[in-house]
Amino acid sequence: FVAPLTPAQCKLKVGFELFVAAGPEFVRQLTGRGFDVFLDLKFHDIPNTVASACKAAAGLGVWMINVHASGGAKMMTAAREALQGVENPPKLIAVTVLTSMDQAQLAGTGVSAEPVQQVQHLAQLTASSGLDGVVCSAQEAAMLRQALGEDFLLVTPGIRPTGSDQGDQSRVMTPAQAKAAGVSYVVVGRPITQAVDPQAVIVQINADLA
Ligand SMILES: O=c1ccn([C@@H]2O[C@H](COP(=O)(O)O)[C@@H](O)[C@H]2O)c(=O)[nH]1
Repeated sequence: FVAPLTPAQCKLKVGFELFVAAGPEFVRQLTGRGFDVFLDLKFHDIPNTVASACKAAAGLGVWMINVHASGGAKMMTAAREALQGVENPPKLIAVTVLTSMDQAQLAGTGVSAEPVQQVQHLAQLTASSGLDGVVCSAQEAAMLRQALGEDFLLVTPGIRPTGSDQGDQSRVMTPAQAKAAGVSYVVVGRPITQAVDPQAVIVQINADLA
């Protein structure tokens, strides 16, 4: 899948399905080919464990790593501090509310706030913990851009080019809508990986974004 791609076309995200199957050596191969790799392992544990995991992830030479903001300020601060002194540290961001979740699913976890309110709350907590940005849906991007400024990274899954299957995602936008809303990066999985011609989809998305 990766062979025909170039680092100029896209960054690559390695989630835990691939990481569990292929391991850190595969990540090293991708960085060795010059790709910026987002290691999307969404750490969520006690502060000491998450800090150690972040430091180990940084050792793979990846571009970006993430934790869950719902792990709390102490956990996020420990993660940030673990990267101090690391040469070329990865960007450290936090997942707010998974883009697959709607109001009903969020309520099912015991959170009575609307997704947009909970995203805002967790993004503020992430910013005050000194992280570089958040994972959110593009639907929340304009609100967060205004509240947290131009430098705060907004990384947005739940991106669906017009006509593509929504699948299990709830809070979705097209690439062009996401860009207009002020996102930093779009994350696109199945619309590319399950396409008959993945390269063509990447080219089209890049054209839409340009
Ligand atoms: O809130 C989140 C956080 C992470 N993801 C991840 O992004 C991709 C999206 O894949 P699609 O196939 O485009 O739906 C996937 O790896 C998720 O684990 C997310 O979707 N939402």
